[in-house]
Amino acid sequence: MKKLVKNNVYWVGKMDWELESFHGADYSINNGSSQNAYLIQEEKTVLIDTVWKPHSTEFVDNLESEIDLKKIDFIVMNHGEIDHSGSLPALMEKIPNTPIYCTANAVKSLTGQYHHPEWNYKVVKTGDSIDIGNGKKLVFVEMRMLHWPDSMATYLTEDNILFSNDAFGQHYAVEELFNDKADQCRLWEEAMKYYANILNPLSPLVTKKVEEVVGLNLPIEIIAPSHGAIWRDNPLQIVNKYYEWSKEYQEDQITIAYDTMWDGTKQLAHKIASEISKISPDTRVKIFNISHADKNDIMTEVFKSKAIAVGSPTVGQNILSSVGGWLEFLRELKFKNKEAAVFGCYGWSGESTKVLRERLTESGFKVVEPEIKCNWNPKTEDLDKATAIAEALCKTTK
Ligand SMILES: Cc1cc2nc3c(=O)[nH]c(=O)nc-3n(C[C@H](O)[C@H](O)[C@H](O)COP(=O)(O)O)c2cc1C
Repeated sequence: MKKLVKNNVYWVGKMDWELESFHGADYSINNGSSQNAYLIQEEKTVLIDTVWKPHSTEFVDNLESEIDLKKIDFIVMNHGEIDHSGSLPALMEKIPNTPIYCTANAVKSLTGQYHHPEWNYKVVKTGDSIDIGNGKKLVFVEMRMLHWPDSMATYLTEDNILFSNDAFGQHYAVEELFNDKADQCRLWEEAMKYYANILNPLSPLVTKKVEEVVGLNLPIEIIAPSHGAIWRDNPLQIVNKYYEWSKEYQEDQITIAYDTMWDGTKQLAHKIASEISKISPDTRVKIFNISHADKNDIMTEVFKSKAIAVGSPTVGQNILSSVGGWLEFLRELKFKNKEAAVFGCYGWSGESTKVLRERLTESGFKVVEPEIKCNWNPKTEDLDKATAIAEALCKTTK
């Protein structure tokens, strides 16, 4: 069933309440999600994006119940990723010659995935536009590497809607569609989680792109992303947030992430937390066991933090593999301007703190000198070393 966005613009996507994870198991979904596709019915009929492949039959059937598919004059593919393009093969079987407007890189990504070089691609660049009648135009803005080389946004004049694709989205199901209808706490939590876990490595490009788009002085009344709520109430609030988040964002927070086999390293984690609270009562402290907490939630907390402390016992002259995997993800996210401390228990060789230090340094963290390298289970003198770590991390100014 199509839902009205504004005037002759409709949402024709998939509200995906059952989705549990995304990008394989790389991104946890706790509050549903949506793949937003849009139908514009002016003198020309335009479809912007489609939905994920498993929903392609439902998508095409729904669309067919609303319009004669042959009436679709153009398809705009803002991004080739399968959650937006996955229903294209099913649709193109029914309307094989329909022009597909997309970037040159999207021709590559779509052809690479679906092996249909014969599709009627129309390559566009920033500033190109198409007339859709009734005095309205679609204007294209390339969003290269936000977050794929093929990404672009499409702006609808007169209605002043920016179809921003993945930018400004959230994995969050909002049946009522709009940001003013959404549970505000969840909306902002999900928007930040999306930024921290997907867009953070691209922050320098986000800063530039936001400056470029704001510099165009386009009147923007609605931002319609490809996942989650559509921003119609003060749409620039999410643009301003992206700008703030893209500039080495941090709050007065310290996050402690660790894993343990026999709870020694856990005791160290909790002692560091209580020392931070003593030294700097206003600093927010959060503790996560890497094996038990949701990795994307921990990364959102790291994103908010000015400093982190990471702990692992020594195992096989290394760190626990759970911590190793988590550190790989941490490196991928390219956090900047954050400090870190390391800690962990050991029995005989004690490599874990050295390995943690190296891995965090490689990931761009400034690792402070004080650490806790604790032989077997912590004694009072080991726990006392938490004070020096807390002092070093609390010195970090926000
Ligand atoms: C499977 C296994 C492998 C271990 N390998 C090492 C090692 O290579 N070097 C070392 O110093 N300690 C090693 N240890 C000892 C642990 O580091 C030690 O028991 C430590 O106190 C555990 O800390 P935890 O209580 O935080 O789990 C190993 C322990 C286990 C169970």
